[in-house]
Amino acid sequence: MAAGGAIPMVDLAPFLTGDEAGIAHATEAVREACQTHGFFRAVNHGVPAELLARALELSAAFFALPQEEKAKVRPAAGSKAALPAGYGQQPAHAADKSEYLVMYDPKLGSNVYPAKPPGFRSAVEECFAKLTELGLLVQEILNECMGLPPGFLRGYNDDRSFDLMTAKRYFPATPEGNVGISEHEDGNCITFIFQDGVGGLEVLKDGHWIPAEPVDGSIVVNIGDVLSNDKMKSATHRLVRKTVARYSFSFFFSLPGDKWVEPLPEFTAKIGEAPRYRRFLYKEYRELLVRNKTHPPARPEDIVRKLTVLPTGAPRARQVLQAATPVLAPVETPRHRAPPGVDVNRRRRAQLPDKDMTWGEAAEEGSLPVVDLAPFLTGDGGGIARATEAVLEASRTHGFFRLVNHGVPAELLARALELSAAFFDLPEETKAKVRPATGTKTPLPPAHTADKNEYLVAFDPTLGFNVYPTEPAGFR
Ligand SMILES: O=C(O)CCC(=O)C(=O)O
Ligand SMILES: [Fe+2]
Repeated sequence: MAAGGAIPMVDLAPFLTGDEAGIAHATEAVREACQTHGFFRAVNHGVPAELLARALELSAAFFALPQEEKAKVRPAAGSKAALPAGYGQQPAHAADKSEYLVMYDPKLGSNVYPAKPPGFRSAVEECFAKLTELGLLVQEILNECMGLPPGFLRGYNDDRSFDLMTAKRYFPATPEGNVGISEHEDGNCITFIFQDGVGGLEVLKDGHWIPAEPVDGSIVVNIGDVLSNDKMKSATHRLVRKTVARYSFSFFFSLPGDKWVEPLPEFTAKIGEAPRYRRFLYKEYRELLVRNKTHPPARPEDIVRKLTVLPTGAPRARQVLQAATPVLAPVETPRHRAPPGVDVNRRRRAQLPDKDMTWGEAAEEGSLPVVDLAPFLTGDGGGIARATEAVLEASRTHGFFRLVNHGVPAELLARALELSAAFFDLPEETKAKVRPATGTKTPLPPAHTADKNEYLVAFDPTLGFNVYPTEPAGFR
């Protein structure tokens, strides 16, 4: 292992030769590296050094092609993936400055490949296959390091369709900046990085940035951990651009997208420790991390990095504060009546305290503030100021308010409610005909959800993908 703070080096040869003593020694080295750095550098990892060098050379040749040529490797039209397979560049306002080619498991058939340079496609496909094997091996090692039952992680992480590989070119640093990738933690299971000789990858340890200096033929391994409840370290790292372009590949050995991920009982309940992360649906978490990069928020402090960390003191303090805040009386508003002859809520009218009351009047008697938007429709300046103040007050005190004179005809609201009731009263078979377009990924809510309702969903009709009931007439 390397001395001082440097990234530890682990020789994986014993796993390939089956040397038992060597395996125990290397496993110990991985355990130590994961606890201290969250990173290590693997040598004798089974991915031929010649392949790594060839893939890097060919990626440099690809990125050197004219922009029009690279743009041909565009992601499939209509791809909804947060990070679609194909060529991409960071948006101009992103802190990160790189261009990249994304690929998934070739077996999924979703990749788009550059036609040039020749041999690039087969090199990246070979890399993907070899790095998948390495991912499976390192996962076994981590299983042992974490003291989990043999084969546990293999069974837990049994879906390889979320694995992805990126080839990247980081642009040379400029006087304006040298950020290649801003500091972050990887949200996947294990990341493998191989790089050219330029350097710039840095790992945060005890408040210091440690360079992961390039070593020919080696692969940098980084664990992205949630499962061990921080027993293993998911280290913060970044890429600092140098004066020349840098080429690297990252292979993200992932977790199953459809799995709810959380710290394992071995690191929480079974040892009496509270989970530090809340459960999350893995694909949603990953989409969020990807969007940080592809659609970065204008303010860096708005980047959500650890969605999953359970709240500590702050949110609890806020809840206490909210509970202690007296609920203020509803804002003073004039009385409102629905337009003559219109009964907005005939079906629920029986619930009104006084049958001659309007819902606006009833609201005033209850606790929800009522805001009259009429001044915005008539352009009455004084009224606008008062209504604005009422919105502000209601937003502070309740977070809810009732709008009246809002410009949506009361008759329309009443009609829509009446017709929806008629729709939901139809026999089950008739309603089932309004089924979502085939191929839609959104499932109906399962019977075991707490919410008990049925619904009809509509999007903007101009998008053209709504499905409408044919009955009752006039509902559409
Ligand atoms: O290119 C590298 O060396 C680092 C890449 C990285 O950290 C990432 O893609 O998450
Ligand atoms: Fe990373």
